[in-house]
Amino acid sequence: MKKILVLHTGGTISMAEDENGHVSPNNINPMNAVTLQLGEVELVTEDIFNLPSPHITLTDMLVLKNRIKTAFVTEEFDGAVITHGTDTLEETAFFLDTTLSRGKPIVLTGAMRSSNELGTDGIYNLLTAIRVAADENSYDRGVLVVMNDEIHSARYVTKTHTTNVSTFQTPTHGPLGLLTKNKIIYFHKDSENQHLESHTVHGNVPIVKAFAGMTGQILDLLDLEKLDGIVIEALGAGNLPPIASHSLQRLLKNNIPVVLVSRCFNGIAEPVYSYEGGGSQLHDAGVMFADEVNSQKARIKLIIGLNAGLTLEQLRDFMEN
Ligand SMILES: NC(=O)C[C@H](N)C(=O)O
Repeated sequence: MKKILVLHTGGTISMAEDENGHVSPNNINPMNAVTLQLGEVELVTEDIFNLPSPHITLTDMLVLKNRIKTAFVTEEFDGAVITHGTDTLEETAFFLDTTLSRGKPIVLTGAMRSSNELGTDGIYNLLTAIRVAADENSYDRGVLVVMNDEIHSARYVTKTHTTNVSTFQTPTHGPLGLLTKNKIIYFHKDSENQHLESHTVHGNVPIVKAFAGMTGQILDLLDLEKLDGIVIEALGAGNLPPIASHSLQRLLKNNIPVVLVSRCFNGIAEPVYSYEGGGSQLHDAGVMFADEVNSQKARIKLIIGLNAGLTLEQLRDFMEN
């Protein structure tokens, strides 16, 4: 018998639609009224938050991390399922994947259609997430995201569609596995994400997206006194328009960590081009190329690294590997 902790945090999975088609949170979580056919699984359920996921902060993620740690270390749970709004689900999943070491399964899920909508996907996703969390093969795979019969790794998964139930996809790598009616099948195992314990989540780290004709205007407006780091969603393999790249110098000279990812949906950012503003020039100037994560995850990783007190050199190693 597996003992699984279910933590409800809110999101569409716990919301309902009114007669005008507007969707909002309920006072009582409809997920708690559902009877699931689970077989050999003991469930313990907690409504830890009831938040739309755009309201979730890094402090909330820290609360979740600490709750799971206690559940695994002192309460003998065998796995955890977190229901979460889909808008920021990948950020919470990545935070947990980076701050908790691998072992017992931690599975996040959500829904694209609220609890009383036609074709609601919440109950089904919850049931499949519990199946995955209770599965022997789900150990040591890092934090998982289960939606629409697919299993994705927290490290690479991203929300790709505003409304479709198959919104969670893993560009470049593909899903880790899938569920059929009776089976859970894993295709491959991801290499382990770097881990760092996090007790605080302070820091002002904005994300700036590059575009054709970008100047240094937005970068020049940043108040260095209030800035702990920055993530740039650069063009292609990791390049910037020349004027924007000049404005990065002010940040680099002041030892502000500048982390670069690509704005491309697929592929890996690398320092390749040596023209003005090209990736290899940026890298030589001190810009860190985040390894295989999107901008919202790179931001979380940088905040975790900063709060762990890493030096600039250690941060570079942490962000680039
Ligand atoms: N499908 C969802 O859960 C979206 C919702 N806005 C949320 O993230 O809370």
